[in-house]
Amino acid sequence: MAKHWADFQYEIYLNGLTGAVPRLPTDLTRLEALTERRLGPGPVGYVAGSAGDGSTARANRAALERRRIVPRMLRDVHERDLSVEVLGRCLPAPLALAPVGVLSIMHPDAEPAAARAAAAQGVPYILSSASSTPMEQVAEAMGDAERWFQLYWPKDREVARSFLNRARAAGYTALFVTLDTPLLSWRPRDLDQAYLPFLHGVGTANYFSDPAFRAGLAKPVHEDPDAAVTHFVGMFADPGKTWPDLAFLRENWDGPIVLKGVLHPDDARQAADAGMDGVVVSNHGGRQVAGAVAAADALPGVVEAAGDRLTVLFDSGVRTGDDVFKALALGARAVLLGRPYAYGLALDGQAGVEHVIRCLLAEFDLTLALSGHASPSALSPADLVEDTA
Ligand SMILES: Cc1cc2nc3c(=O)[nH]c(=O)nc-3n(C[C@H](O)[C@H](O)[C@H](O)COP(=O)(O)O)c2cc1C
Ligand SMILES: CCCCCCCCCCC(=O)C(=O)O
Repeated sequence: MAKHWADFQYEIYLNGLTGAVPRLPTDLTRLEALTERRLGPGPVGYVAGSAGDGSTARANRAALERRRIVPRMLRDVHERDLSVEVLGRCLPAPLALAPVGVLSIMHPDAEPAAARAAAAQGVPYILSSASSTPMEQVAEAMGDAERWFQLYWPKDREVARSFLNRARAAGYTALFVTLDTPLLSWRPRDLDQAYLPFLHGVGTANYFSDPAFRAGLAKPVHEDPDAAVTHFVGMFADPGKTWPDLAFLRENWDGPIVLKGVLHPDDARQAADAGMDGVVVSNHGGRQVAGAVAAADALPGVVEAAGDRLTVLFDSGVRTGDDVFKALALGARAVLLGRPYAYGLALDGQAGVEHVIRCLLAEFDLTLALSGHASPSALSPADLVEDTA
């Protein structure tokens, strides 16, 4: 019998018999404000902030909220199975943790704690290139759990090759290549505070520990950390890349490759033509292009273009179980969770991230059941209507 994520609801009520209540809110939209109260505006500004006036981040939420679920009745939802197949692996639920860099600004245990939480819940964790902890150390924290690595494709080919070799050697199986950040966007919340973690050396662990990166430095990192940061800023990404460059990745990575940040159906077709395995429909949580299409509005077109050639995943704005339902009904195979788990980490370390995962999946499981479905594969666009009011 498959795990019923909804059991977490009963567990909370049972604990209540001894007077215990959850350490963190079960409404995940409340975590940002609590984190800001705990950590102050600098780090939270970086995590919560987005591009321009925030219009894309708001549009992400609006596009999910505008779609409404049409529940069906009397359909035997007693036994449910949330498992899905993604990139050849069976996942216990349609969820992975999105790559979120610089997690040490949220909590000293940073990425290893998030990775342990994901592993404990059986959910894949996608480690960011911009991690505050080297990828090998995070891999150890993951134990036997599925390891996925996100690549910011460095300008320097040797550093790129070295990252891929290190990721493979550390047991990462799938590669998520983020296309939407060849440059850092205009982020007023960070600009107004003149705060960028990377300039303090945070989020550079994979680079500073990399032999090919170090080979480009005149002095060791510890002797001239400012020069190392400047080198990182100059090479973390490459705005000159074009579609034919993907051949380099295909030649140097033999596992699945997923392109993150695809919003246009033609880009999905090009991804499939280039031999990619999947795409993440994402606008980076509204952090890159202000005024961009909401991720949920882009999803149906990409799903149609992908057909059965690509696995389509989704992120940007997922906060609730019904958001997961809606993304799946629009055709995503699974969703990536972003900011909420970073706040869970800030507030309660590994336990906070586990709390966030369990709340989201319990709410999704209940939403699925209460809407008359027993598995994610049963969902389709017909389960939604658009609120045009
Ligand atoms: C603080 C922060 C750091 C991020 N770092 C990365 C990163 O290193 N690589 C990446 O591909 N995406 C990164 N993202 C984007 C997430 O992977 C994801 O696309 C986004 O958080 C989804 O939006 P949401 O948090 O509003 O749901 C980051 C997002 C945040 C909030
Ligand atoms: C002038 C800036 C150079 C260094 C930028 C590194 C950007 C990494 C972006 C991390 C991320 O995805 C996000 O914050 O969002």
